Amino acid sequence: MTVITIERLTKRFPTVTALDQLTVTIGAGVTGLVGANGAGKSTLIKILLGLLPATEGSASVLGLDVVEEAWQIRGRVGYMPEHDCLPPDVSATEFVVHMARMSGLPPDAARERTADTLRHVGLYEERYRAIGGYSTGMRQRVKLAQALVHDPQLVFLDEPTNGLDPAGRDEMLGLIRRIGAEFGISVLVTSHLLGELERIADQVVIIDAGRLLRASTTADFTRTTQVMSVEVTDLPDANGRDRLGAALTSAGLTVWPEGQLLQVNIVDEGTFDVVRDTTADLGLGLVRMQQGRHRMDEVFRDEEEGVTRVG
Ligand SMILES: Nc1ncnc2c1ncn2[C@@H]1O[C@H](COP(=O)(O)OP(=O)(O)OP(=O)(O)O)[C@@H](O)[C@H]1O
Repeated sequence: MTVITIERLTKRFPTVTALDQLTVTIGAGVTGLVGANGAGKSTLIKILLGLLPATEGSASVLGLDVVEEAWQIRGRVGYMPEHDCLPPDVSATEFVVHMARMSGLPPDAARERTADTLRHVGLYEERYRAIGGYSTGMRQRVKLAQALVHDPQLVFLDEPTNGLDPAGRDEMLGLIRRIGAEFGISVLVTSHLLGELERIADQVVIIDAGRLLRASTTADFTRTTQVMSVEVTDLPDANGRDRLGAALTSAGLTVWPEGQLLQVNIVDEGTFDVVRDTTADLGLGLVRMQQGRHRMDEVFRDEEEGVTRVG
């Protein structure tokens, strides 16, 4: 099921083109929108919410046009903005009830949904304390709660892990994963940290300077980047790793050294046989062959640098 369709979307500010002919389709589930700072992620979300007009192109969210039907979109979509936007002197309950009422929920339903949502994000105990005394992690959860309180079909989460320590980041990522899995709410989550989205996203869309770099399922993304670490004995000579590297390169494989190990790009099942046979032919001892994956952030870095190790 398609939840977002974006066609040749362009946004020009006076001195910068934030989005440049972006065309991509986003399905249900959790989608990671990845890009460096300034890549255009927040601009895209604001256009999808109807908060900012595009210069050119079109987009629809849940089948609704972002210009003509922005009002209906807002009723069905939740938004967690990147920057802090919380009033310090009210409690989480007061703020989230207010946001629920703004979304059109009647008073009783707003209170009920607020209690449920704050429990879900782990803020139930502290719900009557003033937000001004909250930690960054708690404030991020309040922002998440107000995005969920009206039971949307889709939420936009703009850099939800910003400012969190590793433990807080893990907890936030777990919450996001559960929003998608347990409540069936589709999620578009942005981050400049590629590695963290690998863990929670069903799909990834990578943009750079407002242009699409790559869009695929997370599984496809990593499947194409299988590598194998090979370790050989130093005997009979200390150059075993390099001799093996040269022989495998001659055999048509892509290899590169990493510490004592040789990394080999896996083309297909036969790659394992080639490595084993070549090692034996050279009279080297095979200590281990271990299949692994590039982490998503390594792949991205390679693509950015124009290094092609794959295929
Ligand atoms: N209102 C605006 N006026 C002028 N330029 C803007 C405006 N909003 C964004 N930009 C510029 O557009 C580009 C994309 O910004 P955007 O905020 O969408 O990036 P981002 O990927 O969300 O990065 P970040 O995570 O740092 O916010 C940047 O160069 C930014 O400076």
